[in-house]
Amino acid sequence: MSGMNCAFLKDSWQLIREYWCSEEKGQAWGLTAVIVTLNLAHVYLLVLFNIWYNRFYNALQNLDKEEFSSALGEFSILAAIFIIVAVYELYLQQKLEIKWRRWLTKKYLVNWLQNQTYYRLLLVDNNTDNPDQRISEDLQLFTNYTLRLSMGLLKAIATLAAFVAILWQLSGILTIPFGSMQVDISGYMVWVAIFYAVIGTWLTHKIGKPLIKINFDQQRYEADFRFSLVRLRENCESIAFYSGESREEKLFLGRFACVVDNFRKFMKRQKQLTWFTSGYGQIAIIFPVLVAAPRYFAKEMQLGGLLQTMSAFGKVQDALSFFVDSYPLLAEWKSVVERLTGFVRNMHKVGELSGIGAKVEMTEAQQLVVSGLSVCLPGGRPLLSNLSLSLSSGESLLVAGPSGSGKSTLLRTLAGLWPYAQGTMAVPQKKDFLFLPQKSYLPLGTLREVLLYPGSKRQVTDEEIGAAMALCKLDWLRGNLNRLEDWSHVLSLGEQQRIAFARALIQKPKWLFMDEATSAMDEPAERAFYTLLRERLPGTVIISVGHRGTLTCHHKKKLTIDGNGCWNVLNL
Ligand SMILES: Nc1ncnc2c1ncn2[C@@H]1O[C@H](COP(=O)(O)OP(=O)(O)OP(=O)(O)O)[C@@H](O)[C@H]1O
Repeated sequence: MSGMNCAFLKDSWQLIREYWCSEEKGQAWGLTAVIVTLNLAHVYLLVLFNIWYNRFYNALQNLDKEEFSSALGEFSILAAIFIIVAVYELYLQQKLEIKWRRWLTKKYLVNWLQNQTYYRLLLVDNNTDNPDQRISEDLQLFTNYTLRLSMGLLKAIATLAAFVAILWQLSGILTIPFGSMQVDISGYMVWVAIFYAVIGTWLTHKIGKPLIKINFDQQRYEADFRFSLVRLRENCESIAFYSGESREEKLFLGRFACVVDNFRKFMKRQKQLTWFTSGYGQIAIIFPVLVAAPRYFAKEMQLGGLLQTMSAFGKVQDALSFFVDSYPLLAEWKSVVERLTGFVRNMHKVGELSGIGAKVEMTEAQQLVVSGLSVCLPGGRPLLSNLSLSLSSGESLLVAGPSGSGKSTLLRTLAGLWPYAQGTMAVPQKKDFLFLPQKSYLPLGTLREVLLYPGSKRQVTDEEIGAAMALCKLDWLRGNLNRLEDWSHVLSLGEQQRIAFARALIQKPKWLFMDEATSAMDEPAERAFYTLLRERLPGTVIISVGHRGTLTCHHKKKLTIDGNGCWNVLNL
């Protein structure tokens, strides 16, 4: 397989070993040891079954009733043990899989969420598309494929070793006349089995290889099709207003056509492969008999030996086929490992990015002091140069400037989200901040959870929530605090902005950042809300971003930026 180089193997080993070196290593090693033992026991039982074949069919051939019943008794014991081993082999492997996946998922989730990595990942020019898919799907595939491949490999090696030895013993020495001489071949059936399996698997590989890419494409086309349908559901209202159904239908059908076209390729190739594998499977039934027949007819072997040979031949062939049968799985496993290592690498890269941001000091003082702050775009274009500013308790600042001048980016920088900045900032504790964007985030959950988002350490009573809702003219929703809903689809944009204001009144932040948070309200409502904020939260520092001239009278200072680095601060 191309690309299975040292660096890749090192990366995969790194991904695998973490769990076995973690705080759960006791359980991990314990389960692994039991699963390996069960796998080896499985192979050992196959060997015992193979020997049993000899005994049972010889008893049949010799019309030996006593031996026949004793062989039946042995079979019952072997079968019972085999069933127990097979059940626990699978059960414990799945148990290890889910424990490993749970550990990995938790670790990836923590890394993805900490230091706002999920947000910063968007800023890095990289190929981490769909981090959600990495965490939900790739980790599941990784744990599943790794266990299947490693246990399969172990079983294949053990089976091959055991049955090659049996087959060698059963083969005896075949003497072939060669002119006037005689050539003795030891273990000839082993050589024939290896030859047969290698030729068969090589041909399967030749015919089936294109299926790997076809399968891969199929998954991608299916995902693209599904994604376009999800986009419609998420944007159904806008599409309905635009009457964009025919454009959407064209897109859906276009994407679905790719699914169908690729599936046709899959069918065609699968058909060729089935021609071959069915023929190969049929020949495999009779081929070992033909190979063992010379010894049987020479009376060097009984019926039991013949059947034992057939079974051993099949096992050697199965074990050898494992390597090629696992080829598609190995190819998928490789791409899963590459996606996960890429994801981990980008998360590290984002961690390093935070080091190039402005120097941020967390202060106990209720003051925000910015000095010599320069903010630029990822490409280096400056948005703001050398800004110095200070704000203390009860003050308010309006940030104004043309669209695209960097107003929101300044808020991102003050919140420590934007890494492309230099200078120093002394900022109060993050827990005292509350951000109200234009379109507030309403999490899935009850209305109470939405209003208390992201969660308050202090106990908030329903009366307090109700009072804040009344002040924000949301009385009619008061009876819905326990209702579970996708509130972002139920409430209007103006109502969502009022929910955000109610959040501010309930959570009483010391620092309130508002990015066009009143854009969906009329001017009297905007005035009423700012007055309310000043009355209820007199000590809170308010920093607003907005275009409306009416906002000016609610602030004490105004920072105007032009988007090319220049700025000025006015006391109002
Ligand atoms: N992640 C990003 N990568 C690259 N450029 C970005 C990114 N986010 C924002 N920008 C660019 O930064 C500039 C400032 O954007 P910002 O959102 O801060 O403007 P704004 O002044 O708030 O605009 P508006 O008034 O329209 O909301 C814009 O040119 C925008 O395209």
